[in-house]
Order: sequence, then structure tokens, then C-alpha cells
Amino acid sequence: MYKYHCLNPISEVGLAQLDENYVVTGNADEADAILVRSAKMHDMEFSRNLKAIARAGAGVNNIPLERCADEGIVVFNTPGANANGVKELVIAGMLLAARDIIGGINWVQEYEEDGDIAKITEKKKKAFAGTELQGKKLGVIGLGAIGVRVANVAVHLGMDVYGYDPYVSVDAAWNLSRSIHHAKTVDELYKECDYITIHVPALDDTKGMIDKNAISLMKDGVVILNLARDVLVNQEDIVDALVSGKVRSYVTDFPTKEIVGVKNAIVIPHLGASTEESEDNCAKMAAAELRDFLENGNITHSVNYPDCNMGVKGDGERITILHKNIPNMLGQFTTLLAGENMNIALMTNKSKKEYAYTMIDVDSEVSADLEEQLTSVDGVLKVRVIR
Ligand SMILES: NC(=O)C1=CN([C@@H]2O[C@H](COP(=O)(O)OP(=O)(O)OC[C@H]3O[C@@H](n4cnc5c(N)ncnc54)[C@H](O)[C@@H]3O)[C@@H](O)[C@H]2O)C=CC1
Ligand SMILES: O=C(O)C(=O)COP(=O)(O)O
Repeated sequence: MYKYHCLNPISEVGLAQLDENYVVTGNADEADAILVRSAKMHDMEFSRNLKAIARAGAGVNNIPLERCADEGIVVFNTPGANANGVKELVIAGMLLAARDIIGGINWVQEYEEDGDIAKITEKKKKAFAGTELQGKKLGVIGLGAIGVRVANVAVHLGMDVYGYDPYVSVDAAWNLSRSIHHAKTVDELYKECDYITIHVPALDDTKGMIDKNAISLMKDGVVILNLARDVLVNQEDIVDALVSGKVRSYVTDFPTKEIVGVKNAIVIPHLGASTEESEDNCAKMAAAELRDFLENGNITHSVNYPDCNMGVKGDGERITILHKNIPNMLGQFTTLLAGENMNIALMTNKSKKEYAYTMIDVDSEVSADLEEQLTSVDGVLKVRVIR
């Protein structure tokens, strides 16, 4: 029986995949696994029993990834599972910036005077007129699950699309419409585009990437969209640029104390992934990842450990070892197993940066003593025997 804890509400469709072998607990300290969306986990202490965290979503900047790796906790996310939801909100954001739809609707809503609203509308509407997206240049920074979808749909809207991503994956490149211009530098994209949308993770080298220097390279009256993370855009600099009119509109999914209430800031309360479909997709993928890890030891879509798969566990026992990626680990593991006269049926080892993972199927029972010896090897972070 496995116990899981939810730090945010997680779609029932996903949780339903955790069958009778799983039980929810309100106490994170007794959980084998945690499911989370955007709850901040940096200040949390983790119990030794915690084996995995699944982020039902894409961004993992709310989770202390390295500390988890050091404590032998595998962190998963759900790549692409909410990308369509975000893509659709980006398109909505561009339309809201192109025309004063919000101002117009508010005017109708607040209209209190007596008189013929239909007639007055025809006089008043010019105050809310705008422009069209067709024919405008859109720059997409970050061509991952979301960026590719935004770029492709913008082509269908008749936009001239520029894409920038120095680390673009082969899969993403295959999915990208051929009519998208490849911006070799981000500066080129800044100079060319009428609309600029960011779809990169919050990392040390992306935080604050849209600052006054970047904005100074952009066209006057540019529209910037940020449905990725608040920290990617320097908040003081974007407020200054909105006040001066350099940036015509800033559409963001992240309210901050600096941006709320600023004229021409369109601030959405982090709704990108808040659709039934995205919530279900993320929860289903997260639950499937957790089950495969807890029951078979397989790792898929981890952000702090290598992906590693040895298929469904058979009748024998499976030893899984999370460890540092340093020399002679396998040699020490196999020596310890040989010392107990154990036969290895199948073994695999994968590494990712400083961390590695070894899975070993054995033909006989693993004793508590062997488990203890494996745990004591220098560099081993967690040993689990799946029986
Ligand atoms: N508003 C919302 O509700 C949501 C926001 N997000 C945010 O959007 C981000 C992107 O999501 P996905 O597209 O699903 O992730 P992804 O991992 O599929 O794509 C990210 C892309 O950014 C690229 N990249 C990394 N550093 C870069 C740099 N310096 N310059 C240009 N490109 C760079 C990567 O190569 C990758 O192709 C997430 O990390 C998250 O912060 C994601 C989902 C929902
Ligand atoms: O997946 C992401 O990165 C998101 O920002 C979505 O966050 P949420 O699951 O809506 O709290």
C-alpha cells in the first residue's frame, strides 16, 4: 500500500488512476509520494519515507530540485500536458492586446445612463477600436511544448513568425511549421517583432531576461506576453516601459505588486493551465509516472534524475539505487551482491549530470543486511527494494 499527499487540488481523473493500492494522506511526512501544482516547496522538510514528487504541470521552479536529488527524492513533471491550454490563452492575450476588448466590455457593463444603448454604442465604439494580428510579426522565445504550438497557430492567423531557442529539441524542430523564421539571436527577434511572447523556464540564465536593455532593442509600441513566469521580466523595467509607452501592452499570467493596476498591463491570475483538459492531462500523466516509479522503479520525465526503464517488474525482487554519478559505483554494488552469492538477472544504469540511477533484478531475496550494505556505499543516496 502506497500513501500519497496532494499539496494542491489535483484532478480526480488523474487520482482515479491510483488504484486500491494507494491511499491519500493529509500528512506529508508519511507519504511515499507528493503531487503538486504551483505550491512552493522550498521551505518544506522532507521525510526519509518520501520517494517521489510529481509536479502536475511544466514549471518546477517551486521545487528544490537539487536538495530532492541529494535526499534521494525523484521529481517528475508532465511535459506538454498543459501546453494547449497555455497556447490558447496566449492567443486570447494577443487579441486582448490588439483591440480594447476589455475596455469595451467594461464600458457596456458599467453603462448606467438612460438612453438607447444600441445607438450610443455605435457612437462610442471608436474609443475601443484596435488592430488585427494578421500581417504582424510575432517573436516566440523558447520553442518547447508551448512555444511550438503558439508559433504554429500564429502562422495560421496570418502572422509572420520568428522563433528563438538555442537548445531546441529535435522533436520540437520537427513539429515547427516550415514558414517560421529562425532567429539566430534573441536581439534579432527583439528588433523585428510587433508581438513578443516568452515560453522558457525560470532558470538562472533566463531570470530578468526582459529588462530595460532588451526592451530598448524592441520596436516602439511592442506588445510583450509573459505566460511563463513573472521573474523572467524585470518588473520595474516593464512598468517604466508601459508608462513611457515604449511597450504598448504587457500581457502576463502572473500578478505582482508592481504590475497590478498599471495602465496597459493585462494581468491574468495564472490561468494558463486552468482548463479541465489540461488539469486532467497533467494529473493523469503525473499519476502514471508515480505508479511506474513506485511499482516498477522506472523513471519517466524526471527533472532531477535520469530517465531509466527496465519494464514491468517480474516475480523476482528489484533493487533500485539512487546515487551520485561517480566512478566505481556499479563495481561496488555488484561486489556486494556477489558477496551474498546473488545472481543478477538484469541490470541498467543511467546518469544525468551529478546524479545516477541503477536498477538490478535479482533471482533471490534481498536481505535487510544487503540493503543496509548498499545504503552504506559512499555516494549512495537511497536504496529501495521492490518486492
Ligand atoms: N501560465 C501557465 O499556467 C503555464 C506556464 N508554464 C511556463 O512555461 C514554461 C515553458 O513551458 P513548456 O513549453 O511546456 O516547456 P518546455 O520545456 O517544453 O520548453 C521550454 C523551452 O525553452 C527553451 N529554452 C531554455 N532556455 C532558453 C533560453 N535562454 N532562450 C530560449 N529558449 C530557451 C528550451 O530549449 C525549451 O525548448 C514552463 O517552464 C513554465 O514556467 C508552463 C505551463 C503552464
Ligand atoms: O505548469 C506550469 O508551469 C504552470 O505554471 C501551471 O501551474 P498550475 O498547475 O496551474 O498551478
